[in-house]
Amino acid sequence: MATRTSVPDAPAAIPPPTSGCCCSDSVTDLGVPCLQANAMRSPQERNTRLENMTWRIWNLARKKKEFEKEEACRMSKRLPETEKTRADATADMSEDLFEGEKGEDAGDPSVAYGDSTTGSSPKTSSIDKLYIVLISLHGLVRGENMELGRDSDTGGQVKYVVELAKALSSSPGVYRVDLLTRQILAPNFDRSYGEPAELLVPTTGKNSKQERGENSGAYIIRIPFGPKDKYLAKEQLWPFIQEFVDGALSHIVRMSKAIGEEIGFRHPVWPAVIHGHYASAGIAAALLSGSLNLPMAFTGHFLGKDKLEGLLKQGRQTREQINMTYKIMCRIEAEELSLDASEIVIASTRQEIEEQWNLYDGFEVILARKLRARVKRGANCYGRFMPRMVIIPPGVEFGHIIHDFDMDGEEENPSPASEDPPIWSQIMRFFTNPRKPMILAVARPYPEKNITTLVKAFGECRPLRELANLTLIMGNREAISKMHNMSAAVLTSVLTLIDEYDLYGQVAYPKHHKHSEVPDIYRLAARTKGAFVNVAYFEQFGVTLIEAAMNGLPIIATKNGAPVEINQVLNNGLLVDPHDQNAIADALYKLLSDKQLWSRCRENGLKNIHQFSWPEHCKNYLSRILTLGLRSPAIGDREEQSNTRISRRKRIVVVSVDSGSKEDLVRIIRNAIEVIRTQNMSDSTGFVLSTSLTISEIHSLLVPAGMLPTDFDAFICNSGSNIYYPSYSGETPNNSKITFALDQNHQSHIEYRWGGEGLRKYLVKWATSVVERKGRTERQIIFEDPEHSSTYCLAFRVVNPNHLPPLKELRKLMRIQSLRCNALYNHSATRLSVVPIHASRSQALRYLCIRWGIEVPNVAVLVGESGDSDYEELLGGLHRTIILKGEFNIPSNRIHTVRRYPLQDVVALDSSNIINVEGYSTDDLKSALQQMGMLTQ
Ligand SMILES: O=c1ccn([C@@H]2O[C@H](COP(=O)(O)OP(=O)(O)O[C@H]3O[C@H](CO)[C@@H](O)[C@H](O)[C@H]3O)[C@@H](O)[C@H]2O)c(=O)[nH]1
Ligand SMILES: O=P(O)(O)OC[C@H]1O[C@](O)(CO)[C@@H](O)[C@@H]1O
Repeated sequence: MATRTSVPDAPAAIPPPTSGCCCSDSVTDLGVPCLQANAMRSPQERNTRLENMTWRIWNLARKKKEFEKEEACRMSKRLPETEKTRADATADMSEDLFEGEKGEDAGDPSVAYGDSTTGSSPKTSSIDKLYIVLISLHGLVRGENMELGRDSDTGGQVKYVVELAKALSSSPGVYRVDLLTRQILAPNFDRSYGEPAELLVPTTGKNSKQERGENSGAYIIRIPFGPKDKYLAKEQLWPFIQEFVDGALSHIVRMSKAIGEEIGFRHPVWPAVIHGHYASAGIAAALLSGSLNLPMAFTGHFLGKDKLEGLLKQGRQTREQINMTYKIMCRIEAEELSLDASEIVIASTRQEIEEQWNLYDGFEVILARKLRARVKRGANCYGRFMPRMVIIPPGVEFGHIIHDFDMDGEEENPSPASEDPPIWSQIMRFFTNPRKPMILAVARPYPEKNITTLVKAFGECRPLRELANLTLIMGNREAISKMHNMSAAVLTSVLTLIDEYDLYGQVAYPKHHKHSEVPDIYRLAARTKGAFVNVAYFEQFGVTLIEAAMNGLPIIATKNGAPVEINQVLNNGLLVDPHDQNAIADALYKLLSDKQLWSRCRENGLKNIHQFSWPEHCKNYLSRILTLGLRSPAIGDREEQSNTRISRRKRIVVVSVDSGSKEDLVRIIRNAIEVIRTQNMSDSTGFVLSTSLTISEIHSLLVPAGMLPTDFDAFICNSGSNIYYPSYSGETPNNSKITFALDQNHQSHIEYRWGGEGLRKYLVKWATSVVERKGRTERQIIFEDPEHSSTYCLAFRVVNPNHLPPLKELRKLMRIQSLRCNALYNHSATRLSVVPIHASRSQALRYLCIRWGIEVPNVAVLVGESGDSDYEELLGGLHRTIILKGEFNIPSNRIHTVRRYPLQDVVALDSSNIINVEGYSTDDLKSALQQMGMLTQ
């Protein structure tokens, strides 16, 4: 478990003054403001106020206890099951425990869980020409003048990905880096965020192609998705990720071909890796890597499970409230999916792996070690797979590193006052005595950064106030009233506290600063012999800590999260419990008043900061990337394209209705075909049937109904695990002469991480454990169904769907076992299909579009009101969706549900790409297709 300190229990009565702090008159506890302020009031007023406060505290404590009880109850129900499954999974691999634990990785600080290439020099050379795709969806991302701290989404990750893209593109062997993000065209946002492409200038300032040599450089590519004229916070992005994926696909295909023209002897140069940053980009990268059959990497930046646990421990919100605010369940599911699909996960610290990733169903430290050991000696893993976890901390750009200070912080060649950076006077104007040491905090105005506790620590500690000034850099603002709710709340609390403690003249909180001025701010603090402070409740990494060290500023940092490891390397400050304001005040006082300690910390920071370097990061990173398997997408060549009907189509209608009877399905297909025929569009419009049926079931559905399979260009069957193309020999189509060709390329696209026989055996064993109980008798209800199975689809027959476990439990079980697959219920939950992780109907559709060069917006998908459990995935994206409503729809069953959150959290049901139509007559379908722009008349 991650180290976290819970909120202290509330006192039974008014809290007594504490003695732990260096300031004698301080009072400290949860939400208890300063007694000094109270001293001004009348005794009666003071009593009422204190009484109110006591009630508030009592009430908070009571609420917290209730949440804790609920949580404990939930956990006690859940844990034994989960732990048992975990233990089973690990025990299955038990023979390797010794080897795995003694593996060569143990004790190696820079690598985790079985990667033996650490330290070896990268295999990149001038011959390699890598194209790398990074994705960071949220935040305002740009290369120049980053607006860090502008809102709660514009922070360390933005800087991280931009600097990484620049550093990678300057590394030997890399040809081009594209950082894909969202295009933002909303009013009040700078137009630069709407530019489709931006060249990132390397830190060294080298810009021209000549200076970059053979390298094409790093670019930010902005893909439009979601509402055109609206900026979306990261919590609101989930419903639009599929749109991003469709947009990104066409960029990547185009760019790979263009690079191929430049350096690849006309063969496309596909990305060596698709790397998602943060949970939302994890889903995007997983879908892109699946549709393109390319390796995926993932960096979490801030993991949802840890955040959820931290928020629950704070006891201010219930699980449901947290989910409403942070959409945390989507985030956790996206992180689980990223574990399923990634070949490599980059962590910033060992703590991230052992205490954070270890909380996920899909990752477990010991099992990971054992599997890795088995892989190394070529032993059977029984269908189990783990992503490789690698620790590579981020770097700092050394462009600004200080040279002009000695180790005591004195400037060797002080510049005349007129040359001081303008931001210095912007800060200094707040202070009555600007000569005092400056305590500096630089953080997004976000509750988790815990800025209010810092202000309380400062405000309530008289000696500290006398000794130092406090500077708070909390983003940029025009007016608090115009800020995002969460940021506005933080700012308001901070200003209220400043007023309450009467800190005027002692605290600076400038409205504006440029990103390029941040190093100057650290320098100013160092010049005053001040300290940097970051007391976030939890810090995933803490870019600010390395920035401070680079500028010769000692630190006080939270003991929760990565700062522990950062301080082990830098040894440039003290760690504190972020909930303990006395401890914060004490540490600050100590660091600022002990001259020797301060100089030692500064010196250590400057001496060791080179261990956080982007070039080193890239070297290490690229050496991992080069170990990834060679995979590439299937794109129909010219000859294939001219021989295949589907590639000549301008538009495609996909019938994907699962919610009706077979008769309804046949009628829907017949009516749709008729609409296209009567419009004389049969040549330009193709049909695809997309279903959980097998190809022989499709045959027996169509032929007896007098229909020809050749009316379709392709069949996506077995829930996306098989694609067939029908064709006929002879002059005219005739059912006896029709053959079905299996798309073998698609098979190679989906085989990634398929558990095969090991998976089958596990499922068969599991199926025997799912029983229906009648009195004392137990009856098995799930049976293997070889007739409906295929190489990449394991089918099971369900005799009583009412006793099926919810799908999400089965998925969880598979993840705990490291069996990476996609399990779904279909045929009204009378069948269970288990297919590869990258196989699904929506992904098969993407595959068809890429392979045959079909524009996704020219595809219309007909679905019912409910469907198989992969049905919801068909609703998002750039294709058109027509939902057929009406009585023919069989209501969906709760066990279908994979989600732990409402549908509207992940699907934009009001999108203009989705329409609803009552019924499925030819007129209904005609008007729907017309509305969707699929008919020419
Ligand atoms: O007003 C501000 C506030 C922040 N910053 C900059 O923004 C970055 C903030 O980074 P960090 O301290 O790492 O915090 P987060 O924004 O919270 O970044 C998240 O992502 C980072 C990269 O993975 C991790 O280091 C963090 O732990 C994680 O919380 C730093 O470069 C700051 O200099 C500003 O320029 N101005
Ligand atoms: O604040 P949250 O929701 O935990 O998420 C943290 C993420 O948001 C940011 O802080 C802002 O970009 C990212 O740097 C980071 O990855």
